[in-house]
Amino acid sequence: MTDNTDKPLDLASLRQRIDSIDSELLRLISERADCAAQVAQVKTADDPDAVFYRPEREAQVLRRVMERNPGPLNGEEMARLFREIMSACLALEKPIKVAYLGPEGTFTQQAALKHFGHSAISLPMAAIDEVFREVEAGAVNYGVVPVENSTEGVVNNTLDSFMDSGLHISGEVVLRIHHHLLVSNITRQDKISRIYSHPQSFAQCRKWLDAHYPHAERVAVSSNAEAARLVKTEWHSAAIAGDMAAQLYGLDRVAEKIEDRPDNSTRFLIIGNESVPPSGHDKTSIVVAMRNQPGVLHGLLEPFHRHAIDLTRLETRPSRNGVWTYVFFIDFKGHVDDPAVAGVLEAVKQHASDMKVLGSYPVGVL
Ligand SMILES: C=C(O[C@@H]1C=C(C(=O)O)C=C[C@H]1O)C(=O)O
Repeated sequence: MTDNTDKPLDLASLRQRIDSIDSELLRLISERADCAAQVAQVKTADDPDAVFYRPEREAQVLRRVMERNPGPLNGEEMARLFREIMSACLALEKPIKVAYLGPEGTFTQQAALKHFGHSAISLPMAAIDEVFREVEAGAVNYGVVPVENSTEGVVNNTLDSFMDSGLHISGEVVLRIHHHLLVSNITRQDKISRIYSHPQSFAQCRKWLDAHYPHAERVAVSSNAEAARLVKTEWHSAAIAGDMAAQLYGLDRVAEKIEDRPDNSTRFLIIGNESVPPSGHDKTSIVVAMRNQPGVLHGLLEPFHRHAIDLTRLETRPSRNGVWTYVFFIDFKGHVDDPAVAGVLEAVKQHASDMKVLGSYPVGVL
C-alpha cells in the first residue's frame, strides 16, 4: 500500500485504512443479510412451507465468488468466507438442522460444517442408518454420511442404506483427510504400546505405522473421536485421528499428516427429502438392479457412451434379495432434467430389472 508519493504507508495509516474497509464490509454484509431475509419473505409469500435453503443457489453463489475472486486470497479461501456469510444469513430465518455420523469430532462433522457453514446446528448420530432415519422422520433437514475414501474405497453401510431409503442426495462434499498421531498430557511417549483408531484410518496409515510403531497393538474402535477420548485415560496409549478430535479432547500431535497417501480424501453425501433443481454443474447418482444375463454390464454402460455422459463412479454391491445377484451404484455428470441424461435413463431402464434415481445435485464446490 502506498500514498501518492509512492512511500509505503505507516502502520497507523494502514490500520486506519483497515478500519474503514471493515466498516464498509460491516455495512455490506448487513445489507446482504437484509436482502436474504427479504428473499425468505418472498418464498413464504408464494408457499408457507417453502424451504429457505437452496443447495443449487448456494453452489452458484460460491462458484461465482471463485470465478470472480481477484486475489490475493485463493478462490477456495474466499469461497469459505462467503460460505460462512451465507450460513449466517440463512440462520437469520431458521438455522438449518443437520444430522451427521458422530460422535462429535469426526471427519463427518467437519464435512457437515464445511458444507453448511458454522451457523448450522449439527447433531451427532451413532450410526449411518440413524442419520437416514433422522432425516426420514423429519427431525432434521439434512444428513451427512461418508460414501467413499480415495485410499480405502466405498463405505458399504451408506450404499446399503440407500437401497431401503426414499431419501434424495442433495449434495456432495469432499474433504482432504489428514491423520495425526495424538497423545494426551498423561501419555508416556516412549512407552506407547497401544494405538486406537477407526479401521479406515488404520488402513490409511498402515505403512507409517509399520515403519514407526511396528510393535504397538492396534485397537479398532467405532470412530476417531472415540479413539481420541480413550487416550485421555491411558498413559501408554495414543490415537490416530484428525484435527477436530484433537481439538475436542485437547490432545497433542506427536506426528502430523501420517496418512500414506498425501491426496487422501473422503467424499460425503448430503441426504434430504427434496430433489434439487439444476445448478448448471451437476452430478446424478442412480442405483440399478440387473437381470443376471450375459452382457448385462455392456448393456448398462453402452448408453452412457452413446450419449457422451461422463461416468464418475461405478460400484457393485450384492443385492439383498437373491444369492449372487448384484446392484450397481452409478454416478455421472449431468442432471435428470438434461435431455441427454433423460435419454440414458430410458435406455438403462430397458436393461434393468429395477432402477432408482438417488438424486441430481451440484458438484461439490468447496
Ligand atoms: C437468499 C436465498 O436463500 C438462501 C440463502 C442464500 C444466500 O445467502 O445467498 C442462498 C440460498 C438459500 O440457501 C436465495 O434463495 O437466494
